[in-house]
Amino acid sequence: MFEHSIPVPRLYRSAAKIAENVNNNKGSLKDLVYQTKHPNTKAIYALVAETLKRNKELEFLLKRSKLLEKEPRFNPWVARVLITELLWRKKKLAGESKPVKTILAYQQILNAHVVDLHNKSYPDVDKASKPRFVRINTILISVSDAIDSFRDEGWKLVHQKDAKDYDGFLENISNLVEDQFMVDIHIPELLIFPPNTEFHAHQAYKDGLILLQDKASCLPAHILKAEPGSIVLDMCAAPGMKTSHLAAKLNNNGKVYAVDLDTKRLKTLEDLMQKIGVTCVETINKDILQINNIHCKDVEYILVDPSCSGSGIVGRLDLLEPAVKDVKRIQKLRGFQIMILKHALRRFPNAKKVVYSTCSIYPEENEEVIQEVITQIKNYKLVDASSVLKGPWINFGSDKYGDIGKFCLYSKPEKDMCNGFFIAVFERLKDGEENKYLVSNPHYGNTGSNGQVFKGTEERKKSESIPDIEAYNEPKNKTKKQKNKRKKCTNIEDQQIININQEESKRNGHKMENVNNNDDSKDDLAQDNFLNDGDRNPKKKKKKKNKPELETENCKENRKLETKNNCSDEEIRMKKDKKKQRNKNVGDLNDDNVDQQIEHSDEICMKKKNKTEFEAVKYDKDQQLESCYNDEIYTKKDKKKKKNKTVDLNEKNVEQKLERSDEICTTNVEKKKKVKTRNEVIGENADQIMTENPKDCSEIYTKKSKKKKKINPTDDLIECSEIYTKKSKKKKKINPTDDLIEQMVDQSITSTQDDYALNDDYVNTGKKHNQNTNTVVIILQLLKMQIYVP
Ligand SMILES: C[S@@+](CC[C@H](N)C(=O)[O-])C[C@H]1O[C@@H](n2cnc3c(N)ncnc32)[C@H](O)[C@@H]1O
Repeated sequence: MFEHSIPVPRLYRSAAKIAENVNNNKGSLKDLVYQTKHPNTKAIYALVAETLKRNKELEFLLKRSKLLEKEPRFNPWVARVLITELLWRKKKLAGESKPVKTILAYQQILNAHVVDLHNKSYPDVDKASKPRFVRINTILISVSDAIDSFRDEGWKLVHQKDAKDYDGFLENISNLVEDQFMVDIHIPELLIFPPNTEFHAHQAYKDGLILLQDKASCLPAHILKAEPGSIVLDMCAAPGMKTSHLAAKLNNNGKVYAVDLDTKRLKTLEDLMQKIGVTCVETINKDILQINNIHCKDVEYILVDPSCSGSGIVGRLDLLEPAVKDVKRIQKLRGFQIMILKHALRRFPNAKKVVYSTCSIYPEENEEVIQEVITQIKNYKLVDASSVLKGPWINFGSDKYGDIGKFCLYSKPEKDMCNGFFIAVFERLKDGEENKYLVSNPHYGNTGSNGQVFKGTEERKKSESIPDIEAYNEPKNKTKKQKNKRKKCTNIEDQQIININQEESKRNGHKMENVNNNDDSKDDLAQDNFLNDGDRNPKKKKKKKNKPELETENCKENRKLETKNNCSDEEIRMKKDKKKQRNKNVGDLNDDNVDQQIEHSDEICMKKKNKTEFEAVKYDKDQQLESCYNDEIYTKKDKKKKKNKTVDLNEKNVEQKLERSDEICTTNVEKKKKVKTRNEVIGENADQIMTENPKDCSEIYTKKSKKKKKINPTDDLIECSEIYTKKSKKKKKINPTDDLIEQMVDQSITSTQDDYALNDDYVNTGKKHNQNTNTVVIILQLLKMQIYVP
């Protein structure tokens, strides 16, 4: 029995407790770390994260060393933490406590077994043992030439004799030794090397002849199987791993439209294309929901690879918290994924094949998305995603979703030795074919017999051609009140799209139709956005006069609904039904009667909604990262905020805040030389007056603002300074997760390109910060101008 005369250092004890609790699903890593109130949250987070990441290796070591059997009173989690610290982190242990001494006594034995780990007697696949996949860039070099080059370098090719023997193939992969490599049985341009084989310094990598891309991430482009010369749309393209593969499949002949909303990531894509000799890619930096057949002409193949939880990525930080699934976030992602997939299937009339993929292993982002979409889509069928693959495939979607599950393909790290991935394939119906999953189709489900199945090319063109100008013609007998009713109704429905779930859609076939219509119109509106930029029908332009009012009102309504997002689905649905019923009474629900103004105001709101959705997803991701260790800081800030609010009009406080806000303005003035002089004059005068006479200023402003808006300038300034303070503190105080994130980003961007998707969140976080800072500065400038410019 241990006599704890010298206690185990608190860092180890706390880390062990947290690791155990995370492992037992008692909370998320970040929450538990925060709750410990440990002074060094950064160190504790890093230690627990590493311990959990090494869980399988630790189990192996504990088993082999028999440490816990020999020391039955040893707390297994303290043992894990100490071993992690000793073998993979600090390489030493602090203090003289008994547990520390015990682990040090086992150091030699443990080290010996670590060698076994590296010799692959450790069977499970994790980041350390996942093979190194190398995709040959067939644009610059043929597969045979690349293989010959590797052989010339001394690598030995291991042949897989029976391409149908998947188990044998996997065994061969796990038996690869240092100088051996194989060719994948599914993707011929993919080579497989032993785990951790280093290629970043290899000349072929530097020259763009090879790409380091996980097998799972190569499957979508391979399965899409676009022929050379064809036109492909990559809907969420950046940073471009799959785009580059698509281009290679086309042999640089044809076109790949690469769309992404994120400018920075798209730039990475462009750089990559340049490096690897891709010339057939055209990038579009836009929200994909605003893109249609006018922007991307005659698209034949579409890849939909939207933002997802990334839960399938081996070694991903999130995997440390497998059971603590962020349900809210997943639902948001799912809403976005459904929206984007529907857009792909509805807005590109020449498309014949659409592949949907995620690097998630959650059915909510996979089978559920497919089920939701395929039961509403009239002109596509779901096909067996594995049918393109020459070799056998073993992992498919869950039986829970019937045939839908069977047709979808999964890759599973523990089986397929690559990242977890999901793929579904849609093919356009040919004449006479039908989508058997369509909910209103009598062949599927029990929802009625009035379903219409689109069969021919003509119907397809009717349904998908854009824009349908007729729909914009305003019915003369419609009153403004009626229009507004319709407008609001549409907004509620738009708001709901994200919340539509399978239960709702099955509830009633007619209701389903309505939802469909709204979604269709939403997509039409997205198309409309583009028309606004370009040549819109002059008739429509004429009617623009009344729009501003409607837009503002409409968007206000939308915003209200957004803030009411906490309502239950049921509440929203009831509201929707109520409004629909009201509108029905006045004959508003006929889509043909949709007038131009409403259409346009919906469009504006849709823009907003798309943005909101995108931002919501981003926000969620950002929050996850940012809140990790700043919770404590934020709580302190919240307290401070409350305190400040109570003394809002205290002159001293106002003065302090004004000074801080001046700092921001000054920085901005420096940055933006064009507005320098004006801002300086206004800013300086303003600062002077405000510093000298803040109370007067508030009064003047209050009087003025009564006429304009009712805004308390101090509140705004306080808010601004708070944001600014948060920012500056964040900059100074290093977020403990930053190190880990940075490592992952660096690793991904500068080296292992196959993990790019992993870093979506982190790359986006930075962008958001910049946006926020700019917003603060602009608000401040506006405030100053409002107050002091006569
Ligand atoms: C999973 S990543 C794509 C990875 C990429 N296909 C590859 O293989 O390198 C998802 C991408 O979708 C982009 N995205 C998210 N919302 C979008 C939107 N509304 N429109 C266009 N792109 C969007 C993100 O910026 C991100 O780059």
